[in-house]
Amino acid sequence: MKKIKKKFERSIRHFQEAVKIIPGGVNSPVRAFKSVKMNPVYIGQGKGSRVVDVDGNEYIDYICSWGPLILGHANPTVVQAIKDTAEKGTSFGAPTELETQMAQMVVERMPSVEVVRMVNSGTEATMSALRLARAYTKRKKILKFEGSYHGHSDSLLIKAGSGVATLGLPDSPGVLEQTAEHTLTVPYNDLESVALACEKFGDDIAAIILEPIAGNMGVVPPAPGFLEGLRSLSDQYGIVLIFDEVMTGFRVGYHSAQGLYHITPDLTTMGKVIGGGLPVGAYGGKREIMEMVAPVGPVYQAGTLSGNPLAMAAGIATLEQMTPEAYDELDQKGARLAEGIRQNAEEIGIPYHINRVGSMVCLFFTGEKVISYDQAKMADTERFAKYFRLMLEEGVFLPPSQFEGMFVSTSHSDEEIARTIEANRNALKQL
Ligand SMILES: NCC(=O)CCC(=O)O
Repeated sequence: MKKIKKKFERSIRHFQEAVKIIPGGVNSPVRAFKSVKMNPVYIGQGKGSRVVDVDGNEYIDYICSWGPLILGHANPTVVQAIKDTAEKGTSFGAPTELETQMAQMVVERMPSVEVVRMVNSGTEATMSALRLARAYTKRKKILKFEGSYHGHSDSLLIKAGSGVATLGLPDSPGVLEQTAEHTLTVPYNDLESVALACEKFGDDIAAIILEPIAGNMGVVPPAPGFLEGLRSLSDQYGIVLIFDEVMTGFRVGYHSAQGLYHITPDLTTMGKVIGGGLPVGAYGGKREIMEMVAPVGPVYQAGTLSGNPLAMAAGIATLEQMTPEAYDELDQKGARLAEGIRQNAEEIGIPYHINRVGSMVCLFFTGEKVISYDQAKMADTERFAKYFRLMLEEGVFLPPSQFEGMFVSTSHSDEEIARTIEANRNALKQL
């Protein structure tokens, strides 16, 4: 205990100050390390795949800002683009050419997107997409999946994943009952439940929204036929199908999850990678729907900093480096990491299940297959907390929750992945 206190001395002291004036000391609950039962680690700086905390401890980082940093920290080209852009002014409240350049890259890479609007966060993107779907269909209800997380707007904070799952909060106070009653929730990967909900409420469902690869209940890929089934039910009932690709977009492949599975949603929400580490979000899709947004149509949505030049510059500099070859390499890194962890768990004989899509990797402490939130919840979260702390001791920084995935970046070297696998072996042995 004394050793730990010394190792994290400055983080501990800083946290004591922060909790006095910031709720829980943090600006997003997942950063509080509450479920892993330790003081949050304050980061001083990052470079490539590494971060260094304020006490000088260095880690191989698999949070990568919860996904945006696909090239790792402080990528030189991204940093230079931010600097060059900042020199010319940081925000104008008038359009810049960078916004069109970003939109062109999104339209080129995201197969279903014909028209795109930039916002400032994933939460804004999903909130705006829902409003648009409701306006377009003139219907009230939306259907989401248990354990999926789409940001923190009212309609979507029902049976949500991510920090909501980590903290075990089934619903958030402050969301009106009248709002919550229009959010239907069914188990992820359970097409039959979706079909039943459609039979019952189909004529009043405006949208089905989902993460095509669930990434906020740990990582859970779509079961074969699930996305196809959702597409055909949406067509049958005139429902707007929304893929929330805030996490998977520009992460799991050059054409994102929709390209990987060859499914065309009506609307797509985006964020994370397209901001290159700066605040960003976007929603886009079919022209016919998107052109209901003001100033073309009557659906209002706006933002002082939307399409911010710094965020656009960082995003463009990131996407320019993410060629199809870069995605292939990243996929191989993810595969090596997952395979190494699998071999360790197998050898040591610990109950485990690993899910991976590309560079999103998740080790569940359960011997059962994980294809739904109920199964993810069977994982041993106490064991995860211990594992997290052991990995930190080994110099590996993991997302501090069983309900989050690891993000590998292009800057994670083969040696660092090998070192992570070794750390994982040491940690699993001690469990
Ligand atoms: N899965 C977690 C996130 O993607 C967002 C991080 C946050 O809430 O701070």
